Amino acid sequence: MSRVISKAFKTLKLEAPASGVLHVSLNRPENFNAVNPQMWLDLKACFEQIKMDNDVNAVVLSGSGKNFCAGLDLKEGLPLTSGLEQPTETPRDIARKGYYNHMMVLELQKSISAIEECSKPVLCAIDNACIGAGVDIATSCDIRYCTKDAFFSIKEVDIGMAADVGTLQRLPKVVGNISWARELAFTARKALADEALQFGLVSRIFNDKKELLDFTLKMAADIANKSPVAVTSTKTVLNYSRDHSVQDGLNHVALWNTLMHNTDDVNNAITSFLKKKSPKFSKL
Ligand SMILES: CC/C=C\C=C\CC(=O)SCCNC(=O)CCNC(=O)[C@H](O)C(C)(C)COP(=O)(O)OP(=O)(O)OC[C@H]1O[C@@H](n2cnc3c(N)ncnc32)[C@H](O)[C@@H]1OP(=O)(O)O
Repeated sequence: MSRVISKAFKTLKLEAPASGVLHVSLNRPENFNAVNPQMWLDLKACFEQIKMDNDVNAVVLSGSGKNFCAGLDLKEGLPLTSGLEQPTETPRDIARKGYYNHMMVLELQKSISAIEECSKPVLCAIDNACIGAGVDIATSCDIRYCTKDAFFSIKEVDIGMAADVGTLQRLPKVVGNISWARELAFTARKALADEALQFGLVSRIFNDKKELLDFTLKMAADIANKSPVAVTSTKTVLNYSRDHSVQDGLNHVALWNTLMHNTDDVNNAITSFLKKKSPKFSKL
């Protein structure tokens, strides 16, 4: 399938539907793609590998089956496996227990942040339920589309906790409407597709999952045909600028492009334009 992503993931399905495009599906449809301990690990490993994989220029992220994601797997719970478990010697005081809980949350945050930091655009295709950790995942993506039956719920307050792996940090910046973001976070109420579009959580709505995936894959293929230097630079610059002042962002892009202007892709694109041909770019 690709140079870097060679191993199969237990909870993710990977397909390469077009050149430069990787389609990643959350793949626990029988559990509504609830995020279990294995999926936390798989998401981090998968998106860290995509970052280093020059066969992949754009990613589509969707859910297998009839839902995008029902949030944290409430049956399997939090990842107490694979190195994230606490030492078992007794007695453990509150500080010692707290230390490992803190480390675990930081590790889970990395699973979601790996999507944002993957440097290739990630287009999220959401159908039906997008709950809790599903919203964490969706808001870490670059672009969000959904079906008309989609709904979004920041469900964490209903299970007695503040969302802690990205939604509260990213959603207000994604939608720009702080009041709406806070309303959803405090109430856990469902926002339906039309409302998500109205407030900018998604940028398009489709009638059904086939239309949703067809369009999202087409957009990903269009992006994958562009200069990978230009596209990955654009994501890097957008992410940096979101979290810094305009002047800091301008300084960052000036420095970044001091290096990235030295790509063959600029000459290639201009020469192709003058010859009235479509440019073909080499891998990153
Ligand atoms: C450090 C912490 C890091 C991250 C924390 C994240 C927190 C969260 O994600 S909070 C959100 C947790 N998720 C939920 O609260 C969603 C709960 N589920 C539902 O609300 C509904 O099931 C539904 C997804 C809206 C679907 O409703 P419906 O179509 O009516 O189906 P059900 O009969 O309710 O469910 C069918 C079947 O699926 C099981 N299931 C649903 N969601 C989960 C889940 N999140 N985890 C585990 N299992 C889930 C449900 O129990 C049913 O199973 P049965 O065995 O058939 O009873």
